[in-house]
Amino acid sequence: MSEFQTKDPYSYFTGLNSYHESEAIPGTLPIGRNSPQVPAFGLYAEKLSGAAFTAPRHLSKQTWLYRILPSTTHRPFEAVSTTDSREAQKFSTVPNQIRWSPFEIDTSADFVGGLKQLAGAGDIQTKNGVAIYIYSCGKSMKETDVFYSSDGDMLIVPQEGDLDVRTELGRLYVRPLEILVIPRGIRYNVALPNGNARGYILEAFSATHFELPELGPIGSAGLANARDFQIPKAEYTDSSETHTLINKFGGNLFRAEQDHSPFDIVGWHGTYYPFKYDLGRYNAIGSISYDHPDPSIFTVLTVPSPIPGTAIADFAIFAPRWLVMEDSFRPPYFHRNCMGEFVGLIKGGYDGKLAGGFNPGGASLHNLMSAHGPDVQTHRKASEEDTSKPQKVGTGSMAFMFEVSYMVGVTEWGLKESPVQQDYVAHSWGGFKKHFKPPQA
Ligand SMILES: O=C(O)Cc1cc(O)ccc1O
Ligand SMILES: [Fe+2]
Repeated sequence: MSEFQTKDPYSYFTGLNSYHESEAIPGTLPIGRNSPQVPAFGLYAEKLSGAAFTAPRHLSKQTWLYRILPSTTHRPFEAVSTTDSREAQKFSTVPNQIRWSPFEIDTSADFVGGLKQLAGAGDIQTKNGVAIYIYSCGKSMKETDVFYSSDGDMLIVPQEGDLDVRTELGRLYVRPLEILVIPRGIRYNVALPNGNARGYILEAFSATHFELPELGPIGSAGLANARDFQIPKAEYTDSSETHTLINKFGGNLFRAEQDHSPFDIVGWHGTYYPFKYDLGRYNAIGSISYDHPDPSIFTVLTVPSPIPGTAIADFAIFAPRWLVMEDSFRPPYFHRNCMGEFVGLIKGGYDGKLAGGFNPGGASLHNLMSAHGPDVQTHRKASEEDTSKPQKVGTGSMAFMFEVSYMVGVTEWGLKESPVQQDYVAHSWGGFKKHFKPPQA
């Protein structure tokens, strides 16, 4: 049985890609137009574009906001001096298989201060690339600090600790085993209701967004269902307190002050919004005859590229599921991939790594064409087990993969200051022996 998250302090709209509209005060949204000469209740109308104005309808992402003051009303941005690798965007591109032990939690940091770039590829300015971050923090953001990224859409995968996220469009409460997507430009504050938090983030710089994959012959339902995605409802504060916008722009942080709350949207309508999803609702589909299907069958969200069937990045999960394939090697196969594979573990274990070393809060990276697969122990067990019987794997576990079509570079923080396991390759694959016996003539 799947485990669902049932308790939530907030209520949501449901349905990814639906047109949603929300009013904290009835009568906020104009009828029959978007930008009336004078909006209701003395509000200002402002448009938030997440796609080109001329994008085809099914790709268009636009939201109209009705707010107490326009977003324009702020003081100039100033660069924040940081010492971490965000500024440099200098990556080591190395073919070695890398595995990290659980990343240390920076309990003195808040969500923004504890955001560290681990890996990435491409270029923010041309909207072509991705970044992979580890976030770790022990403090809530100041209520008057508000973060947003101009660089891309962020998929946030909590591993430890709940996040109480207040966005411009409303509030979302996100726990480990749930994911959150905050599209480019949407402003938010992260509070930590139950202490320390850690997780993984994939940021996509592309003009395309995190979308549900096509289902093809699977049919009209399965994998992540649109209905299970939750979208916040409008909630506003009317305040003249000084707030600080913290903007990630071109990989660097900038700050600007304003004497009003950015959380002043009384109503909104459109298709560009943040959303969350409970991974426990995932409908895993697999082989009911033979062989191990490719992990694309476990895609939750995909960031499409212009090349048909080729994503810029996929987010796939290895959720609890039954394996029934007969006369088959059931765990992940040995392989070399034209994609970069970043795998993280939210909870429990992973069926391809029985020998240990892959732990919740840690990660691995298998870059383009870097050989990887089951470790010796997994291989032995799977070669000997009785495949006439169904087998439940992943009970109490949740692993995930960011599969990225770029050559993934690792930051200095990722290679030098993070818990890289020196013995990963030898530990996992060093013990394979030859069993080759050609037939005697
Ligand atoms: O390498 C990995 O751990 C991810 C993975 C899982 C799987 O089931 C098949 C291929 C694959 O790359
Ligand atoms: Fe793989």
